Amino acid sequence: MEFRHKSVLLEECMAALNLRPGGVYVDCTLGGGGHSQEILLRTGPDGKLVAFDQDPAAIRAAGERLKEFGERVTLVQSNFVKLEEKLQELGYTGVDGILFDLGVSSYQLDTPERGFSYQHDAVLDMRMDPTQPISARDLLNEWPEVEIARIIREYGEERWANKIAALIVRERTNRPLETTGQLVELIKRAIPVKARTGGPHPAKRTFQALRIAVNNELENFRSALLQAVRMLKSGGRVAVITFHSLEDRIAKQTLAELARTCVCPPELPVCVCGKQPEVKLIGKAIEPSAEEVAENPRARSARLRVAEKI
Ligand SMILES: C[S@@+](CC[C@H](N)C(=O)[O-])C[C@H]1O[C@@H](n2cnc3c(N)ncnc32)[C@H](O)[C@@H]1O
Repeated sequence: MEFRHKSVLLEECMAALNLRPGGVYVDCTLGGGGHSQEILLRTGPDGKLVAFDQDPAAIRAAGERLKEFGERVTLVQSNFVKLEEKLQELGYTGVDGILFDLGVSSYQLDTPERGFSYQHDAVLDMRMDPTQPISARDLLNEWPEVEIARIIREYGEERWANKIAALIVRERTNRPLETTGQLVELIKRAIPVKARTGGPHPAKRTFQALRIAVNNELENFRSALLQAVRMLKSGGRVAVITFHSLEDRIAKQTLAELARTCVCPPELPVCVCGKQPEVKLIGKAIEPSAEEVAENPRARSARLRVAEKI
């Protein structure tokens, strides 16, 4: 299958990163390599790019696409939760810009055997890194009902989470849950017809929740964003594209916290905390234009947040 992924908010990201010729940039989410390629094209013959992806298929395909840039590119097959460690191993103490384009690529979604999509009947996998020990199948067949319900409620913001978890657990006592099709059927049974007509696909929230849990997405992103800010040179930019409210909240709150000055209670006459802001926020969240959404529906929920290291 051809690796296809249309990069979201491409021009906006390039502007946000304030690219300069000869700079060092990091793409934490290489995917199909669209953003990476653009960074390389715009940073001249001396610009360098380090690109992370935990999915070997992305590294392979984007490696091919970026071959023409030779030694200007370093590909790192790793979770971006190891951002600081890996950059230091490569000898970098500071970089000029860092990009996160979170979530899964269209390629991952459209490859049935990866098990990310409720549109295909396939094995329940959902691991971005196929060597990671826990898949969606393990989680659904082994975790306690309360934990499954919590995941679906918190990460999917699904109001029928308890009912879905109860049906999952009842089903697995008869036969293990193996396929996305089996799960979709259970979700449909758990949600009353009235509540699941007219809106998005009834399995959308539960699938999002499981993917987040299987890949520990929120914790890893929070940690990596803090590491990214530590690794930026003064004046360097971090740009983050999120695709749902949970990710966006983490981006917004983490960057706002890093941008804050004194955190002393207002009743104290003088500052005793000495907190200095580490970043300044650059503008408000940027959303894709109507034209981009019309051309690429996946961009619909995207939000770009940007901050500059002080
Ligand atoms: C939305 S796609 C990126 C698309 C890319 N910007 C482009 O223009 O083609 C997200 C990619 O990030 C990878 N990814 C997501 N979370 C990751 C993590 N914690 N560590 C490393 N890679 C991750 C996924 O495997 C996927 O390939």
